[in-house]
Amino acid sequence: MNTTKIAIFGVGLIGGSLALCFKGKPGLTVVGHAHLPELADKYMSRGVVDAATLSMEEAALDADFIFLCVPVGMLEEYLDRLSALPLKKGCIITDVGSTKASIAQAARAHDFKDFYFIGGHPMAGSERSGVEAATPLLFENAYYVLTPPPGTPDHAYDALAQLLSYTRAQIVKVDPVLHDEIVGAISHLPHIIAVALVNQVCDYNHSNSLYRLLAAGGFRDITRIASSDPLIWRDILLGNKNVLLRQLKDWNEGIAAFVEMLEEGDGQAIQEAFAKANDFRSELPERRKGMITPSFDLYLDVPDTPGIIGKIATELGVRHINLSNMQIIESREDVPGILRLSFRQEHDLERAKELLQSMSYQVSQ
Ligand SMILES: NC(=O)C1=CN([C@@H]2O[C@H](COP(=O)(O)OP(=O)(O)OC[C@H]3O[C@@H](n4cnc5c(N)ncnc54)[C@H](O)[C@@H]3O)[C@@H](O)[C@H]2O)C=CC1
Ligand SMILES: O=C(O)C(=O)Cc1ccc(O)cc1
Repeated sequence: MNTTKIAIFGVGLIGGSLALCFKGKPGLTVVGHAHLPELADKYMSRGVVDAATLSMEEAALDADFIFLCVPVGMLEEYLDRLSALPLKKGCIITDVGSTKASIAQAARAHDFKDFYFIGGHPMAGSERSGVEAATPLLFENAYYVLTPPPGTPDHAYDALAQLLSYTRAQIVKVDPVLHDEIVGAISHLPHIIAVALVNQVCDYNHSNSLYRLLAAGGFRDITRIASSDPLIWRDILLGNKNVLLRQLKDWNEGIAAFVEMLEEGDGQAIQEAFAKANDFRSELPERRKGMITPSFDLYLDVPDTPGIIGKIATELGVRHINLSNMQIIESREDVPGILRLSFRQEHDLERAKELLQSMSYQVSQ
């Protein structure tokens, strides 16, 4: 039987999640390329790909689709190296980078004859990284941007869109430059702000460690994205430098306006600023997964008994309630531990809450 070969370069959070969406589907074979031998072993032992190789040539040979899922700063180099290989005629190369203008420009500089480059960006992810964090549910109900260069034949675009239907994301076509403007404002700028805010509190904490203690809860939640991978985000910010420099200037103006309102004690202006934000936020789509994915957390008092965590995970697992993370927040011998259970979907949280309450656990949100 003829199979469709999908090669994934960089089987991390995003590459691994895509691999899991495709693996095992009729007629598809997924091959992962690893740049280090231990990673190839890991991809196989975790069952994320059908085969893993350290050879770029072997991964790309006869591939129908090639996904570049490496840090943004390496995309151009991977594209250059691949385009020098004997690729299958009609092969579609795509990437998942969080910025789109520079890779689109790099692709334009190539004279691809027998294959196509169509940029892509799944607009969902998390602060976690690596293949350990990969899940086939990551893109469900999210947007997936494609940036086909002018002149891309319909059959190539349609073939990629059709394959991506396994992600259960909604495909949207966007111009790469416009993509970087919008994503700069709704994702890259918030990541910068979250990091700056956490670091500001970290500096205050040097004078009094109560800052860290009391920052639990709300502060921790709104700054989740500050825990994102430093290397991945170094590349994203540098890759969208000009847009971000402009948007940071606008940000500074917004902050300066708040400074002025406070200095002048202008309560009316403060109220108006909150009302404006409130109005716009209420118009944001609620149901679709956005770029910054919420996580739904439950807190559970658990006695410090061996095996308790495994028991809870098993009870959830047998009922197919999908956990995205599990963490013991505090565990001293004299107090019960607090277990945080995180879910990606609200209905998983609701089902878990019902189950755990029926098992007489103390549960809070
Ligand atoms: N993290 C997120 O939530 C999202 C990330 N993206 C994009 O996806 C791409 C991959 O990001 P993630 O999957 O989050 O990162 P990750 O760190 O989980 O995966 C990166 C992959 O690239 C591989 N790699 C190959 N050569 C490398 C090298 N020299 N140095 C470092 N890694 C190398 C790593 O082994 C790993 O498999 C990036 O371009 C990022 O902008 C897109 C959407 C969401
Ligand atoms: O952690 C989060 O929720 C994110 O912000 C995920 C994310 C990160 C990078 C992207 O290009 C798209 C989505």
